[in-house]
Amino acid sequence: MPTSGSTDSAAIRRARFLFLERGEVPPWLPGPLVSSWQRCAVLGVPHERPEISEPVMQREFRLARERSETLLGLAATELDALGECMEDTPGLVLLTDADGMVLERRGNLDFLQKAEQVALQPGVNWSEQARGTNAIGTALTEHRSVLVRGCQHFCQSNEILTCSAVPVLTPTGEMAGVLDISSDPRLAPGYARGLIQMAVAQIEHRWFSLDLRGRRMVTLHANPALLGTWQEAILLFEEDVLVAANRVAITLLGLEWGSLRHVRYAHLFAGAMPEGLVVAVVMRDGRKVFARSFSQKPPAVAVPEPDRGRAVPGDSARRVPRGRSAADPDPERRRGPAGIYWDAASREQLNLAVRAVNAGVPVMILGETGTGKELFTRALHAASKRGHRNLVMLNCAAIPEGLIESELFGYEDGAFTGARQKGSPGKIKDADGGILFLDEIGDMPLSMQARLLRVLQSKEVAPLGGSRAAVVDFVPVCATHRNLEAEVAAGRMRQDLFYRLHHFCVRLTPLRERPDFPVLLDTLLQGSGAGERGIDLAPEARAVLQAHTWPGNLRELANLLRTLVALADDGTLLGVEDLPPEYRRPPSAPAPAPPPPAVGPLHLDALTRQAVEQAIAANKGNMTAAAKALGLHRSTLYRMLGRPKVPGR
Ligand SMILES: Nc1ncnc2c1ncn2[C@@H]1O[C@H](COP(=O)(O)OP(=O)(O)OP(=O)(O)O)[C@@H](O)[C@H]1O
Repeated sequence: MPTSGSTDSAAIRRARFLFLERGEVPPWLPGPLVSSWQRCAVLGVPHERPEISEPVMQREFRLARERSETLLGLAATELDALGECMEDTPGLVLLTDADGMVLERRGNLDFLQKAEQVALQPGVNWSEQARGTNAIGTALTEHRSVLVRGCQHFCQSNEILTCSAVPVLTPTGEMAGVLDISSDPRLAPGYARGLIQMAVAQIEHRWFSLDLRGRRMVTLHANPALLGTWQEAILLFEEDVLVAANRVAITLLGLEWGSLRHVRYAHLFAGAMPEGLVVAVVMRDGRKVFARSFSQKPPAVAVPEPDRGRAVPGDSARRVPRGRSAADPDPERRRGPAGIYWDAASREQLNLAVRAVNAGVPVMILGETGTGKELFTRALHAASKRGHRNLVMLNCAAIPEGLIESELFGYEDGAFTGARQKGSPGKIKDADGGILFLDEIGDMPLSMQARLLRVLQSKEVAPLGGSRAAVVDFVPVCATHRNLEAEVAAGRMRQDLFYRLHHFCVRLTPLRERPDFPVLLDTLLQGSGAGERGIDLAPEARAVLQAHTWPGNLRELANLLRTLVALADDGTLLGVEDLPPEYRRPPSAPAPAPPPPAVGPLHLDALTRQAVEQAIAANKGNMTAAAKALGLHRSTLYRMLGRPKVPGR
């Protein structure tokens, strides 16, 4: 991995560029971080100049702390102890909530100032979405401990840090927050990792003693001397049903978090549940472990000195159950990530949609064809808490009516003629734990709508030809270019389904109405590799493109730029004459003149002037706004019009 120095910085910059432009993975980027970089590219996280992150307002910060009151209380001892360890080391220990907002920090004062240069400070959100690949954000997204060294950060400015983060889980396996050590990249990161893993195990261990009313706690370890320490496995039972556990127990017993409330004591152990004493319990696989059990707060145990040389048992890195990674079912679609751009309004919509999905609320995305509904859904999935589970896509308009049912609901062996011999679980089941994207929902046949509604209501799905329904947990994200209210009025869409899916609505703006056309154009141009080959668009060509009405929206624009760049020689400045004929004149312009045999300067001038006049009209005569919309400087605009510059407008 490159270390420091100018040669290295240049090599790192080049490697970033190759990743963003061509999808080439830098050799020093470890496998587990590749999908995080890809997510950031899909989210359009700026990698060179990250947006300035101001801490949230006092009130919001206070509310966030109140929501994480239990975590803050339980982690205080570890924060103090780790903070003391870090006092003479260039590093900080940080605690965040489950959204990635930094709640507490301790450590070295000099390093604190350095960290503030990149907004690593209380009140700032360090989710992947906000700050790109970083140990806190990636640990939250992937539900595992993460180490990110220097240049492995997605955002260049964060290269001054090496960070190690471990998620803190509640007794029922939910994400409570993240404990992180961030330090100077020149320090060996191994020590930090060990320290926080141990600290998190202690915090999680303490969480179990908070409230034992109506429950029985059973703790286990193969070595009786380690019972009562943070290394023991903990299980909580209500009657004999397992309702909570720590990661050590989950790993030791080969369980999943989803097993909670479905597993009984007798499924796990031979014999009756122990009553308060240290007893030998024989497990099902014949191994012997020692157990204690309590029905009230466990007594303060003389804690034997922990075996510091050993790794924390049950490290979540491999063990927190995860669905098939949604990281990359179709890597080709994720190429050319540099060309993705979300303006402030879309980012705001994205943030709100992430909150909706995280709360299990369906999202409806409306927009004309090619406005980025699918791309938005991919970004939403990547940024949501469901990002480490599947994103399953079904285009309701693209498959024959007769197949939608089996595609969605699955079928059992031999359910119908032509069925694959082994049956299929169906898209809904595949989306369990994740997101089901129903594209073109307005084209779903009525008969299917009734079944889908039943699944949404019951949260259960039964395959064709099968009698047993299975419980499913997915959030539907739907998209359509149709006016769904009109579809309901016309009887083509069920009203009850409409209301079921129409909770949180995102509207993607068509290209012709986007005020940020020049920025978008530049981003897509860079995404098509123009910058690296020294290719650019002349201002006149930009103005003409801006004036086009773009029925195909972003897809049409992206495809056009890709083609132009692919056909151009390196170093070309593309002018209006290089555009295909249908783009050389704004289609909405009145009385189209027949194209001249060769595009000469006169024609070009006329086109440019037309585009300029349209922009001025669209901005009600405001020259500053018109110049901005055209991507020109105001004085260039006046020069084009042959008028002197008027201050102010
Ligand atoms: N935010 C964006 N940044 C960059 N390019 C984009 C963006 N949104 C869309 N595009 C371009 O437009 C293409 C089409 O996007 P997408 O498939 O998401 O649109 P859609 O609205 O789902 O289309 P359809 O309605 O036809 O299914 C993308 O492949 C990409 O080239």
